[in-house]
Amino acid sequence: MQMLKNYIGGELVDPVQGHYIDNVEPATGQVYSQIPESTSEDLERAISAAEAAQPEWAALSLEQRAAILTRVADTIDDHSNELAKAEAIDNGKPFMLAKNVDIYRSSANIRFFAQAITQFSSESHATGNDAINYTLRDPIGIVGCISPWNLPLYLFTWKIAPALAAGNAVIAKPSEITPMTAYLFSKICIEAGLPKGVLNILHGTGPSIGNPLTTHPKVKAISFTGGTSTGAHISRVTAGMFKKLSLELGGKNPTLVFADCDFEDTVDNVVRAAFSNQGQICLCGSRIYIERPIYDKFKAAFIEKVRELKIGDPLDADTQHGALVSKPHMEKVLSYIELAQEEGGTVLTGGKRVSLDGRCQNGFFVEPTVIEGLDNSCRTNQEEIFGPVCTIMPFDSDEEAVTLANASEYGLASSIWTSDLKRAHRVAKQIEAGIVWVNCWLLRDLRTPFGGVKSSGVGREGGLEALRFFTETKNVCIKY
Ligand SMILES: NC(=O)C1=CN([C@@H]2O[C@H](COP(=O)(O)OP(=O)(O)OC[C@H]3O[C@@H](n4cnc5c(N)ncnc54)[C@H](O)[C@@H]3O)[C@@H](O)[C@H]2O)C=CC1
Ligand SMILES: O=C(O)/C=C/C=C(\O)C(=O)O
Repeated sequence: MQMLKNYIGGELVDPVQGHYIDNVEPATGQVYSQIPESTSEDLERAISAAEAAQPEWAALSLEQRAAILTRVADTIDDHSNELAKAEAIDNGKPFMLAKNVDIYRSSANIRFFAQAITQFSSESHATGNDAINYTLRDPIGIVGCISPWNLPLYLFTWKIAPALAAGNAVIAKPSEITPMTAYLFSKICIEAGLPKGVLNILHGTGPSIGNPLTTHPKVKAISFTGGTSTGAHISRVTAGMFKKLSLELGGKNPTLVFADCDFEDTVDNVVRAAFSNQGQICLCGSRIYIERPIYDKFKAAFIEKVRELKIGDPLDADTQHGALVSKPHMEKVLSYIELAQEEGGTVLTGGKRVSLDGRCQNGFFVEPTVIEGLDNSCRTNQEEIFGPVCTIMPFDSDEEAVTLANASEYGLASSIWTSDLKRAHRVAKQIEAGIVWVNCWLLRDLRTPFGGVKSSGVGREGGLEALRFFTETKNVCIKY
């Protein structure tokens, strides 16, 4: 059985207490590796390594730091097949999705911030004839990055890349449910020559290592992506410690389909928005509102496309819909499908666990599921399911569409499908969300601000927002 290791001070090491937890392959339900259950003792070692490494890392020129990070990105590319296969096994996502989206984006994240730091500039303010102010943006020191299981290496690198580029030392904790590519990434950092101690990776659960990491007094900023309740917990336990927090949390994202949309293109993309990665992306459009004149036509075309999604072994090249990440998560998703029916919903397609032949017969597969007939305020429409389940509902006016979309505690992303440009602008402005896509979904430009409002989080990632988050600002005022 493969035993994963922590990455501390540039070395792959066992956890101090020697405890490990099982790592399961979702497509088979079998334990296939074990990961360290790290504790505060491992954290103290990582803190010492980070403290020793950070000043020298911060003192490198921007070009030197950028060159090292670019080498790390290139090394990811050199190992892209191995990483994609590892991600498919560890997470249950289709290999092709892992390769073309997750791993591609992981090296892009690092390459992007390697370049961005060389373009990062600060401001100056002339204060009349009295003074000149200029702003310094220095590294914070040691920062913590905590990432979830749905886009494992993609979101892990999305956090550590700006943190490292800005000159910090990082202690990172990947999800214990999908630790494998972070482990492989530690080997990549060694191969690429990342200076020792600049990045430290500790494996384990929220209670064993997440909590100690977030509350450690020497960790001055935390960038977290995950569930809203975990984000709330982190806010509570760090209250009064004056840490910087960036929290990217859950979503229950509305998709607004207007009668004048480009029909075929919209159907294809609304399917993609609902079911990519088995619906396990915080940006997935799980509440689909369709303007009444095209409701029946759209419903029929949508269901037909959903039924065409090929469910299969994540390692098969033609699989479009893989396994859910874990048994508890699958059970949660299935319980929501039951709840939806109790709430009066009709399952139009899907709704069941799937048992595949061969090695995947015990895997955690759930059919892509479409439900109609529910009230907007019911739990199915209000709570984050984070799986291959969406609801469809009709609307009669722009105003009603906006009201339905905004009637949610979440406010992460949304998409609008229309050929009326004025309506697109008007509705985009009224939607309560950090991200609005018009006639597209998950079209990403890494320079744009990324994050949510309401219970979807605080702070923004991406581009300059991320570099600002991972730096401390100082204003210097010089009197003439
Ligand atoms: N990006 C998103 O919006 C995500 C949302 N979720 C939602 O959250 C639900 C629960 O999924 P989980 O895997 O349990 O997410 P989670 O929020 O527990 O996990 C995310 C990360 O936080 C860590 N963590 C957990 N407890 C912590 C603590 N007390 N202190 C510090 N770190 C801690 C985890 O180990 C993991 O690395 C999902 O069903 C889904 O609804 C889950 C993953 C990603
Ligand atoms: O940065 C992106 O492109 C996507 C981010 C997705 C998440 O944060 C998520 O699903 O949790």
